[in-house]
Amino acid sequence: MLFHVKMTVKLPVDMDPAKAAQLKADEKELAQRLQREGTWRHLWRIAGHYANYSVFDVPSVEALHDTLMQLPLFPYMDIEVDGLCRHPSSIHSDDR
Ligand SMILES: O=C(O)C[C@H]1C=CC(=O)O1
Repeated sequence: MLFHVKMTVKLPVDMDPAKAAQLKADEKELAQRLQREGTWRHLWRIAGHYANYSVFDVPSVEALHDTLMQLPLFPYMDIEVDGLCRHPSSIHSDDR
């Protein structure tokens, strides 16, 4: 199942810079592992914002929820999710 996810990061302005740097490093490591595994299909920065548009490929809504909750930055993100299904005019027959 494919999901379009918008993540907006809102770190507290008074967060210890070392803690923020560690959270971002941990997030990057997991994000890159999930991309290599095919779970996190797309990751795009939204220009001008500390936010991203992503596409996740997971077996269920529960799996998406579990994946998002394990992200180190999860407590500091607003997350919006839209389920995706195949468009009848799409030429990409492998998208599902
Ligand atoms: O920077 C972000 O958009 C938040 C998050 C998503 C991947 C990552 O490394 O950090």
